[in-house]
Amino acid sequence: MASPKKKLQGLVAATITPMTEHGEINFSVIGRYVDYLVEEQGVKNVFVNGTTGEGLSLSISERCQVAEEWVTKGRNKLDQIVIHVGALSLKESQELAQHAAEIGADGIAVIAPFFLKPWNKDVLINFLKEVAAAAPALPFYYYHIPALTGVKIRAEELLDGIQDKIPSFQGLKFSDTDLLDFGQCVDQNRQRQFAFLFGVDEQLLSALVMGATGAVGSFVFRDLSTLWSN
Ligand SMILES: CC(=O)N[C@@H]([C@@H](O)[C@H](O)[C@H](O)CO)[C@@H](O)CC(=O)C(=O)O
Repeated sequence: MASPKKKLQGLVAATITPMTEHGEINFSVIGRYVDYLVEEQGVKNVFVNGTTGEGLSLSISERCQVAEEWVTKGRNKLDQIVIHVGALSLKESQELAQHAAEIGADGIAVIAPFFLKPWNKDVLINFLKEVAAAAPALPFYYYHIPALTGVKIRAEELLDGIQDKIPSFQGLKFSDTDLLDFGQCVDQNRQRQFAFLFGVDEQLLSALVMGATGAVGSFVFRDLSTLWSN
């Protein structure tokens, strides 16, 4: 079973993908971006190619190159680099997951397929399971973002028994305003060491009260990082 060097917690920066004015990825920025996060914001975990990084608008090759650059530039500076590998095509998602493992990323995250959507929990779990199996040694996080995927399967339902199907499952990135669902996820999994990462910055304080172990966000950095500093 995959087990992260240490549990993913605290602030996780959802990184943007820097572009040039000609629409090419500006790789030269990523090294400085790492230093900015670590030195100026005190943030040592990143979530790459997610919503903020516009991963789904990049080509597979671009996603791989961005992931590689973060892993290379983040080595010995960042604690954990999680790569979002969700895609509509299962094969592409598996390819990205394998690539993340090969380059030495610390974890992968996957959203639900959002065009032809999974119509129930089992269909969604089967998709996630196939992706996770492509990188079985990497901690796996489900990225729940129903407002963008249109997949409304409650996270609490999805988590029920998930490690039986996905042994590398390590946590949830919850980007939804349904705090009842979030609270039930936390409550019903108290015996497990899952990471509960909240993804709606505006509700983070409420989510912390309910048991969030961290946050993946694009706006909150320095001011809130002290919350996890003790
Ligand atoms: C949809 C979206 O971009 N959500 C942001 C939030 O930080 C969001 O910008 C913030 O709550 C403001 O609405 C993060 O959760 C994004 C994120 O984790 C990601 O880039 O994958």
